[in-house]
Amino acid sequence: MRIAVLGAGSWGTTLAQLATSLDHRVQLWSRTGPLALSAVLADAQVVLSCLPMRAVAGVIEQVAAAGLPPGAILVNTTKGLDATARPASQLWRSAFPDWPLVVLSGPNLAAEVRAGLPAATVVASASPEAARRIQQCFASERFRVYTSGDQLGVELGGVLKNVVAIAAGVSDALGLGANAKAALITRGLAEIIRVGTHWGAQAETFYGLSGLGDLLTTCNSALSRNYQVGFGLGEGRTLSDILAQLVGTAEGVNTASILADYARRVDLEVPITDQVCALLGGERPPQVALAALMSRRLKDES
Ligand SMILES: NC(=O)c1ccc[n+]([C@@H]2O[C@H](COP(=O)([O-])OP(=O)(O)OC[C@H]3O[C@@H](n4cnc5c(N)ncnc54)[C@H](O)[C@@H]3O)[C@@H](O)[C@H]2O)c1
Ligand SMILES: O=P(O)(O)OC[C@H](O)CO
Repeated sequence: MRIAVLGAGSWGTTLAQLATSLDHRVQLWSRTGPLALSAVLADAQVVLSCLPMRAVAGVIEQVAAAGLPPGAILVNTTKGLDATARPASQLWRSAFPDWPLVVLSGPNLAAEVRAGLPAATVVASASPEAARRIQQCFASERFRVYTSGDQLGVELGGVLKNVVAIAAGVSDALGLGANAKAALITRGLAEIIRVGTHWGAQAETFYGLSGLGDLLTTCNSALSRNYQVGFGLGEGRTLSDILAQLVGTAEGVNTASILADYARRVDLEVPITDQVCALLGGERPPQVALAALMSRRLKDES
């Protein structure tokens, strides 16, 4: 396949390397690289977006101006929300309604995939044919690729887990223990399902690789940038200090405030997100956020 990869950060370079090792012809575009976007897109059969959320709208405009080859499969890997709480694939869908669109998401820390450690992911699309083609394109002995028809659910699993991963980093920095971490991840999953199903995703998708799988990876690995942000907050550092030293993008920082604002407007309960927001905003220390979660009204688990 001829693959154009947009975004030469951690994930873009990793997927480009994986695709090259599978004998695809790969061209990697970045805003500072030597290749023109129009040349990279010219005969691409697959356009893989590995951009941070803040770059997506601007690059879509550039792709529209450069021209997207008819029939090229768009593959989104961005795990974020824009200011209006839309996930990245919805921006691609609005700009290119006639092109097949696939979301690729799962427990995929770039550094582990790059090192050739075994991993699995999900490719989801309204077009089963497009999902199958991308499955064939990226599957290897070390990278197992499943398909799904729930594109929204697969994307939201990857987007929403970032906020819980920040909370998990805080929990570990405070030394709260394995019981607390299990409670956080499990109630985090309940919060993700509440939000995801509100937006129309299927609940069962969140128990799969792109939901629970990615939640477990991101909440348990110091390789995760979102976890690193939370760990720093738990150590009492300021967000600006943490972000100044962070290598790469922690999408959960923006996702938390966008989600909390949205949830307030539609009266959706997101207690973990609310506390993560307060911590990110420096409004309260971690122990106060913890006390706020523990002293919520007693309720049924469902
Ligand atoms: N790194 C991972 O392990 C991983 C795994 C799966 C998904 N993701 C998701 O992929 C996305 C990208 O993550 P990453 O880790 O590669 O980020 P990164 O910070 O390592 O790289 C982002 C890249 O985008 C470029 N960029 C930034 N602003 C831009 C703009 N306005 N126009 C064009 N390019 C711009 C940067 O120069 C950089 O090359 C995120 O949404 C992330 O959640 C990351
Ligand atoms: O480093 P993070 O926190 O962006 O996590 C990377 C991936 O999303 C893990 O699947």
